[in-house]
Amino acid sequence: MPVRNLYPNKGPLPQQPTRFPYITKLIYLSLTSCQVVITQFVPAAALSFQWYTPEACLQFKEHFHAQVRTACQQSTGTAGLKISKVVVVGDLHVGKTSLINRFCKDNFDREYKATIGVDFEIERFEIIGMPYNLQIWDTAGQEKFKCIASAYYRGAEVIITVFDLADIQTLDHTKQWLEDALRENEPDSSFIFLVGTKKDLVSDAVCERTELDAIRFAKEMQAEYWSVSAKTGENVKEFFSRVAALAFEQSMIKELESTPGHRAQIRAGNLIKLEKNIVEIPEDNAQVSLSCC
Ligand SMILES: Nc1nc2c(ncn2[C@@H]2O[C@H](COP(=O)(O)OP(=O)(O)OP(=O)(O)O)[C@@H](O)[C@H]2O)c(=O)[nH]1
Repeated sequence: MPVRNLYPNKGPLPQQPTRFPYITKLIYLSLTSCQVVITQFVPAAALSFQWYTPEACLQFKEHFHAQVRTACQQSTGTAGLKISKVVVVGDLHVGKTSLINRFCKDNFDREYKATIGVDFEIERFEIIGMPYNLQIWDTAGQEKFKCIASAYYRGAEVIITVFDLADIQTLDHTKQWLEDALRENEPDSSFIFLVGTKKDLVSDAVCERTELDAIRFAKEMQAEYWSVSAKTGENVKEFFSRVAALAFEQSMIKELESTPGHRAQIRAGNLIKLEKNIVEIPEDNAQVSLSCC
């Protein structure tokens, strides 16, 4: 069963709001209401989404890092459950809660209920055989809640800055939201995404024009750009699976590198030592297979 949020901080609105050919994408082998199973990155040729461009994508690889794959294959399942913190920021009414609810609960509410302070969901994944959780923090866009919400920015492995494709001003504000979130985190410790929401509300022509600006912003922010619709669900599962895969890989690499001398030893019948990109096999165990998924 999915773990649900402990702080149901959504409340009634206090007042009416004034208001890539090379992209690395993921295959879902199975998707249930409570768990997403991810087995591999897929090559660009398999992409059906045309609106992404190489400029919008930071990583072009086709597979998980070799060390990560090997570590997952050799895992005895006794490793602690991995969890990464994701923080979602952006102006009020841009659709942060709707995006999270579409992914975590597969629902969409037309009615706007402002987030008060923060809220969070935990979503379970299985990535190349390893259980993995994303803790997704939904923060309030309203100015008056900013100081409460910013207290939760710390320790974010992923920062998602959200804007409304139908309201270009909200794109202008994303840099400030990102700056605020980065201030609470170690330099270069977070993946950054720029997400345009409400794709269903804009024509293809408007979307394309806005995306040119968005991709420029994404480059400056060192972010990966995605456009989604919480209403139709377009791209939402793909986006969060991408987030999960990158965060998972990063956390595995960190764990492998944190062992003394950047070396992890994994015992699974034979002893395999992983060091940087080189897999060393003890000579007397030369029959160990190195083939990966
Ligand atoms: N048509 C359409 N409407 C959307 C979409 N996403 C969100 N909305 C609507 O936009 C309004 C605001 O959505 P929320 O998800 O509550 O916005 P938020 O960013 O969480 O707002 P705050 O909690 O104030 O920060 C709601 O009325 C949603 O129904 C979308 O993809 N398409």
